[in-house]
Formats: sequence, C-alpha cells, structure tokens
Amino acid sequence: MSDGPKTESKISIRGVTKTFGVRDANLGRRSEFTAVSEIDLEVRAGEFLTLVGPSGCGKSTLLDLVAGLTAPAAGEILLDGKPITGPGLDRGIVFQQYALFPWRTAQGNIEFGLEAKKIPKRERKERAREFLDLVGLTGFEDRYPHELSGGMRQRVAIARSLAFDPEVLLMDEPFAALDAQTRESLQEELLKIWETTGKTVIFITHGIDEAVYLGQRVAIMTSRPGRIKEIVDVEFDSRDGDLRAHPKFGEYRHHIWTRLRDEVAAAQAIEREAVGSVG
Ligand SMILES: Nc1ncnc2c1ncn2[C@@H]1O[C@H](COP(=O)(O)OP(=O)(O)OP(=O)(O)O)[C@@H](O)[C@H]1O
Repeated sequence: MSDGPKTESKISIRGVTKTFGVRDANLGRRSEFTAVSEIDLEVRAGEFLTLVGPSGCGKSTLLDLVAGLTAPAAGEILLDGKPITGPGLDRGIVFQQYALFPWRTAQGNIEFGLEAKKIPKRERKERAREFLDLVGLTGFEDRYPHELSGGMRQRVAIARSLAFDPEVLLMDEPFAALDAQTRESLQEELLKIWETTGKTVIFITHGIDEAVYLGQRVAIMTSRPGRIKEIVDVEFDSRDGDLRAHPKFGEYRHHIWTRLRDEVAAAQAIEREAVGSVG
C-alpha cells in the first residue's frame, strides 16, 4: 500500500485460550488439552503479519479461531470491533493443501465464492478472469486442478480467496509444499497483490526467511501452549533490489532464529516427556 498501513486494529485477539477434549490413554478417560493460552494480539488494518513458532505450538489453531471455524474456550476475537461468531465472507482462507474442487475448472473454482455472494453470472465470469490474470494464469481458465502444477493450483486457491474480496486473508503455510523457485515467485506476487489491494494478511510459516521477506511484523509464538513471545517490527529503508541480500535481512533472520531456537528446544522437551510418560 503506497500510503503505508493504517494504525487501527482490524483484528483484536484478547486473552484467547483454546482447549481440546482428548482421550488420555494412561488415565483411560477424557482430559483437557490446552493448545493456545491467553493470546493477546492486535492486527492492524492493512498490515501483513507473519506468524512463526515451533511445530504444534498452536498457529493453525489460532488461525482457525480467527476464521471462525472454532470458538475459544476463553477470551474474545474482534473483527472491526465486533466479536467473531463463525466463518464469513469478510475473511478468505488459504491452506497449505490447495482445497480446490476437483470437478471444477480453474475458472469454476474461482467463481464458487462469487456464487455464494450472489454475483450475477456474467460478472462472475469477468471477475474470475480478472483474478486469474492477477495471479498469472490467463490461458488456464478451463484446466481442471489435476491438469495444473502444484504452484498453479496454489495460485488458483489464492485467486479464489481474493476474488470475493475479503478484507482479511488468512494463510496457513500456503507455499510450504512448493519448490523454492515457485515459492519465491508466489511470495513476490502476493506482496504485489497486498500492495495493490491493501488487505489485512495473517500468514503462518515455518520459514524464517519467508516471515521476514513478507511480514511488516513477525509474531513469534512460544512452544505449546502457544502464547505470543515477541513481535518483531521488520523495517527496511528500501525494498528495491534483492531484499534477502540486505544486511538488515540477516539481522532480523538471526534474531528470530535465536528466539525460536529456545522455543523449539522447549517443544522437543515436552514431546520427550510425553513419549516417556507413555512408555
Ligand atoms: N481438533 C483437535 N483435537 C485435539 N488436539 C488438537 C486438535 N487440533 C489441534 N490439536 C493439537 O493442538 C496443538 C496445536 O496444533 P496446531 O495445528 O494449531 O499447531 P501448529 O503450530 O499449527 O503446528 P504445525 O506447525 O506443526 O502445523 C497440537 O498439539 C495439536 O495436536
């Protein structure tokens, strides 16, 4: 966005805890398992926030809560000041797995969200083509998912989420399954799209480079039960040229790596303990 992100909160996550009921094999009864605990996070309107944390710390759980796919056990999540009570067309979700309908063409997949919004057929067609063009897939309208490469399928998934014009994009490791080159080109495209549309983005990744490259802020989570450990402001004087070669890129990368390393060690210790108690 040319005039920079606005400062008001788009999403307010306040004191959010999520528990799951699980069967405890040792005790032979159900018990409560805390996935994330007392999370506080404000996401500004129009910002690109990346979220990193050790495996199993609750990143996807947090995103599902913002998506309204599940409800918190405690705390609240507000979107534009109003509590989230379920999924809505104001939030688009992109998962690691493409989640496309195999029986629909690229065009048909993108039109799906527009049908839900009751947009007339002709306009649906036009808009789907416009978004296919935006993600560089003009000429592939009539292909079915199995006729597209992994990178192309993920482009269709992104175009589908963008086409119904949600204010918020929730992305759960959307590029994790792609090869390095495709990933980098999609990262670049996503940044361009974000700059032109001004959407609020929450993007989960395991890649520290990806988090620094895409995020205006990087939120680091602790090991499970996940909390926000630290938020790093990523600022470059200019994004021209090869950002990854910028000395500050290396500094951010190292800082986040160091902070994560302690949490990964803690997560591994928890896993060892769990395995030990079973064995
Ligand atoms: N429906 C569920 N029932 C029980 N436990 C669950 C459920 N969903 C997630 N969990 C547990 O909650 C914890 C957090 O899971 P989550 O998928 O949010 O972590 P994550 O940080 O996204 O992991 P990863 O980085 O490996 O994708 C994990 O220990 C997971 O096993």
